[in-house]
Amino acid sequence: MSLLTVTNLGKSFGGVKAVDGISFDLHAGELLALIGPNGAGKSTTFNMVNGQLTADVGSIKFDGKELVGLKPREIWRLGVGRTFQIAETFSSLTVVENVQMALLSADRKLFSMWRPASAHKREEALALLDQVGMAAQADRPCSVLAYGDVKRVELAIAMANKPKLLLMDEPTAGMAPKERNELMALTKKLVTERNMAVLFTEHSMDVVFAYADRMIVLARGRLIAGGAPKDIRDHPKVQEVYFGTGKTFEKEKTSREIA
Ligand SMILES: Nc1ncnc2c1ncn2[C@@H]1O[C@H](COP(=O)(O)OP(=O)(O)OP(=O)(O)O)[C@@H](O)[C@H]1O
Repeated sequence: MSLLTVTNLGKSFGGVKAVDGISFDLHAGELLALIGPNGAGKSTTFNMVNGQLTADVGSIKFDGKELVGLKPREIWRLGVGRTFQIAETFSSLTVVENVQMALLSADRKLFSMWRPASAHKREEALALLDQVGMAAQADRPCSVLAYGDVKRVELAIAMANKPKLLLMDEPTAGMAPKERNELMALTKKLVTERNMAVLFTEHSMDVVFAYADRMIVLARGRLIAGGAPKDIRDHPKVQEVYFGTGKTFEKEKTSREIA
């Protein structure tokens, strides 16, 4: 059974149909990439799923519940997580303190209860950091971490609420190829271990072809293709709309080649 079922979803801004009646589904344990050229409607779709935008028409069923009309916080509570960039204000806290904060929030405790020296949930936070390979750096301030390591901590923070679906908006933006590969390999591991679903947008085709189980392609608000990466690669509509005439996808690279 699908974890997420999107049906005939639409959203306009003024006269622009940013998303124009799209339907797709997503299963537990699956990494689904949402791709398309600039202005295709990816962010608008994403923001309707997480509740930041309200759909004009259509339905978003998550685990049997309708999400359209719910507030972002309510959607998060149901188990739809997002990766957030660690805010400037929290970068002076240590790695483990950041994850402890996220665990407090997941337990519906207020930040005002937080004491920096608190041992609250430290063990649980360390276990999450272990899953993302960051336990050894638990007591370092986030501000001194390498960019790729910050991304790992952001993943651990997103895991604190035990999401069934994780939304990742351009997770590898600004990363070098090796870091990208490591982050997506880690994401894939979490998807498998937790039977979690991931919906991600991505501009790097290397990442999409190496890691997505399935992909859907938007162009001008419409879903023009969906399927396994190998099927999308040669899809004439995708070639035409996404890359312009004459351009083709690069030859598929394996994870090892990217690394
Ligand atoms: N808040 C808004 N007000 C008006 N128009 C908007 C708004 N948000 C998006 N649009 C328009 O809707 C269309 C889809 O935009 P969207 O940001 O969803 O595309 P995208 O695929 O995420 O693009 P990109 O890859 O450039 O981020 C575009 O034509 C855009 O200009």
